[in-house]
Amino acid sequence: MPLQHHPADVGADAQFLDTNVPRKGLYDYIIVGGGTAGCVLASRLTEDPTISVLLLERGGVHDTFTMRCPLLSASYAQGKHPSVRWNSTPLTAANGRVLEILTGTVLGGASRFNAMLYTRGSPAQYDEWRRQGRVGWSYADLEPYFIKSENAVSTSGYYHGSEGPWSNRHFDEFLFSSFPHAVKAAQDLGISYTDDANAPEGPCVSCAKIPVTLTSDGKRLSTFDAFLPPSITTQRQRLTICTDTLVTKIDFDVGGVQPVASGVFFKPYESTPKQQPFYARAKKEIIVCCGAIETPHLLLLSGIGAKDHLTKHGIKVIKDLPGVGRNLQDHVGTTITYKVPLSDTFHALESSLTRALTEFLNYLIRGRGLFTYPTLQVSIFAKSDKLGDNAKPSVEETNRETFPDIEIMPIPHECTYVASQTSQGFFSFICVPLQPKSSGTVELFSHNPRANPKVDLGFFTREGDIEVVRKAVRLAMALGERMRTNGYQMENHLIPAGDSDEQLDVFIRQNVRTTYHYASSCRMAQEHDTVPGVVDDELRVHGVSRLRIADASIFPDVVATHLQAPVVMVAEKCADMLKKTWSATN
Ligand SMILES: Cc1cc2nc3c(=O)[nH]c(=O)nc-3n(C[C@H](O)[C@H](O)[C@H](O)COP(=O)(O)OP(=O)(O)OC[C@H]3O[C@@H](n4cnc5c(N)ncnc54)[C@H](O)[C@@H]3O)c2cc1C
Repeated sequence: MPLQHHPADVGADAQFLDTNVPRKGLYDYIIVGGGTAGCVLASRLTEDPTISVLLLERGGVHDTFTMRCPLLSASYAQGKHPSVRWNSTPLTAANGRVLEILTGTVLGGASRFNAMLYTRGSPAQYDEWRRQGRVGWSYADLEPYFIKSENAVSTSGYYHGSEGPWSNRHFDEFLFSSFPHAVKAAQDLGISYTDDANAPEGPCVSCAKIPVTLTSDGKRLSTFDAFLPPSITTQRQRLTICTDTLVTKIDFDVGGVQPVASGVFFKPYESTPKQQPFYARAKKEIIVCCGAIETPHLLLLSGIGAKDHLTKHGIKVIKDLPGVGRNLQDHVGTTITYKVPLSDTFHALESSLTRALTEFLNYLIRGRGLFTYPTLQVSIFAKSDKLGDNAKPSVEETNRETFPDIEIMPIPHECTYVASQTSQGFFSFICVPLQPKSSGTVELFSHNPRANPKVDLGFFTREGDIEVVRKAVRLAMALGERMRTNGYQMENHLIPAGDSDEQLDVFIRQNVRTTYHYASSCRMAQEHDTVPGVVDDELRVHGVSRLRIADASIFPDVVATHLQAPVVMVAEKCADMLKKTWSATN
């Protein structure tokens, strides 16, 4: 199957729906959004050769050397990149600053350019979801789905998979000397080192080696590469993938007990507003996988959301569902930065042509070195309630018992929005509160599907978050101090002016950034929960039939780790739920 059908090949002309639909544009399932989750779902559903799936993705395929090379594909801040970027609304709690919103426009979504870190999160967090009433979402329920997708190359244990299509591995060695120094500093502060960040029995407070989704020859392994390789896309006759195609609206049959999602309208991504849409119909279900920003956007455009908001934008209300676009969460990051030897940072590539060429050759010949993007080889997880004034964490509990609310990422690069000076090397700690109480919103800017939604990240709008960040920054400063004492050459560059709460708060508000972990904007919870839900435990949208969501938007709360492995788990589980539902019906 080619990956770049034109919308006209896969759907009916929406102008002539009545005559065209029975002959053209009819599928068992329609998946909207071929990103991280969408590729997994399309792959799993078409394992059954009798099942037809249409996967619609607004971005292109971009199967190029640049997009396979981890460093080059991750350079989303530069040049032409398959992503859209726009500004959030001003953040009141961050001195009115606006932050960049960035989402992928490419088959494979954010997994085509993210940092490739593979972390599942702690069993305790999923068990907490179960305690909150989410049936089927305890860690015991979910572990099989993590295992199913995984091929863990560097780690083993009953909880790891070895036969899944999605490999993860450790880098062979530490590629910057700041990493072993960070490990030593953490150990000096009483934080134990673990080489398996995903071990359920591992320490919750830890300095953990982080695996990445990378092939043995140094290529990025996105969900597009892993789940939709040519062996699948060329063999599965009933899998239709249509790229460069924007879904503008979900269609509903109304008049029954509740609205039934029946089809979708779509256009070429680069078309004019006057272009007539095409239409495809789903015999079984439509699954939205557009990510935590665009999934609520598409639902709102389709008439599912808070009634007042829809009416204000002249959109016919299909289902009054106030949870849509509420509770957007992210891991806000505060960065402290040090000047370090240039050669021990990614900046060496920018400042020295010789080093850049050497590294590039190393990558071409051996698939090793800085072009494999070893940006975060270890990370430090902590619990704020266990951090005393001297920043000493207590370390007894395992991931099964509890989950961290702080991550400190050591990064051999400058990570603020301040332009980097290429003649200087920088090292950063990004300090992240992993269990934020604050949340923001995704709303319509206009009823035009091409207008980016209005995104309020809502950082620090609830009490408690900034206190956690303060503790994280203090811990990071203690780690930096210890690295220096242990002999790593570091000079303060951008760190708080002092240690008082006031000085830290000024610094934090001035320096917060997003870590692009958008989540929970269509959370899985009861419709009228205190924080209203959008999908039930089977990922079905409340109050409408035959419509599910499978992506980062459904997490009841943002998972206290990096999100791609949990997103893939959600897609795996969704595929199973669909298979069960429809095998029972048939
Ligand atoms: C820069 C960056 C670095 C990150 N680093 C890491 C990391 O190292 N490790 C980690 O675990 N997580 C990381 N994350 C987070 C993680 O990658 C994402 O949370 C996850 O991939 C999101 O998956 P998703 O399926 O929900 O959405 P996406 O992967 O964003 O997929 C959504 C897809 O839907 C498509 N789409 C949207 N609207 C429409 C429409 N109307 N019609 C058709 N198609 C549409 C988009 O083009 C996109 O391809 C990072 C994220 C970013 C942005």
